[in-house]
Amino acid sequence: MTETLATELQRRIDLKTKPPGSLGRIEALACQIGLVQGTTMPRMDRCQLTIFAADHGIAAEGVSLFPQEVTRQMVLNFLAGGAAANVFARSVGADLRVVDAGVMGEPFGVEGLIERRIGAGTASFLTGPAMSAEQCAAALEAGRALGADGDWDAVAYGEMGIANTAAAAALGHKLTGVGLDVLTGRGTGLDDPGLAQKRAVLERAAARTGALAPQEALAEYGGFEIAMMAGAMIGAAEAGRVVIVDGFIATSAALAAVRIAPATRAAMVFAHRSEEQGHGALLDALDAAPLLSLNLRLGEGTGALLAWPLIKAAAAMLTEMASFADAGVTGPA
Ligand SMILES: Cc1cc2ncn([C@H]3O[C@H](COP(=O)(O)O)[C@@H](O)[C@H]3O)c2cc1C
Ligand SMILES: O=C(O)c1cccnc1
Repeated sequence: MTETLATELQRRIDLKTKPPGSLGRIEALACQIGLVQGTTMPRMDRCQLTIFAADHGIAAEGVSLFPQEVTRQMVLNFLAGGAAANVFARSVGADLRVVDAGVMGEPFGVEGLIERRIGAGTASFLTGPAMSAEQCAAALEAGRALGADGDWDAVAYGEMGIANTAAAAALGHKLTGVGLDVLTGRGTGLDDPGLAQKRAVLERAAARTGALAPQEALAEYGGFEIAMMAGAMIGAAEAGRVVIVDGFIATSAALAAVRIAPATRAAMVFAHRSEEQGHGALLDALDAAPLLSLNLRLGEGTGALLAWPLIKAAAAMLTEMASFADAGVTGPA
């Protein structure tokens, strides 16, 4: 009888010089990585973070603490290497690229930025769809191509888009049915009246539509960066890469990706539990248990980058750690 790969992976892990199960969730992670790459000797050397940036029409409703121009300014900060995501990427040895998925205003026309603009920001989803079905399909397709491109072992997706916690909450609500009381959070740091206002806006926006298919929900309430992230996750999973999922907004994209292409779920490793209040509900909808809980609430892929060393270590355990037989260590009695 042929062993399945999952059984073979577990057997190899159990033969390593340690009490069975003693590396806990690192063992489960190692199994998952082996399954994603279809081998008992996975390679986990190279990680890339792609940051997708776009603007949101819903920002006009005062749902963020920060003004919309910060999206554009932060794109330039990423390109200059000065943002948290740049610092963490350098610190953990990950590559980083930045995609303009649809920032307000004119194209940047600057060196080093990947231009995949679907439009100059979405429309406000308070009064109509954030984007057309065609724009949504184009964003998914551009993302899918970026996810499939290159030869990274693991990929992470970050985002920058003022007001995108509002979009992620609305999208998450339509995809899961979880209430906006649960899913609406403070984002960049709204105070209590700001949070109440954001929730009221989202309740009105959600009442505009009934039940929606996943891709319809993405077009109605998503953002260009969220749709492109979802597409990238699908493309990367198809290419046999580990997909490291960051915080609240990335998880809303992950949920859309899994609803559109269910096989994507198997490639996903959930990096951390964000401080954003709705994150737990989106993680539950994906039956996801994140690796870290560090009270992060930034996005950009920062949490995903911090999880990369754990993922790399899990693969190294599988490929480099001695077995009892290799090392001449006596096994369990
Ligand atoms: C300087 C700055 C850097 C950021 N980096 C990520 N975000 C995060 O905050 C935004 C979402 O929060 P909200 O929905 O409240 O606008 C996104 O751009 C997200 O990536 C930032 C926000 C700011 C202000
Ligand atoms: O969890 C996140 O991704 C997040 C939370 C707050 C603001 N921006 C991003």
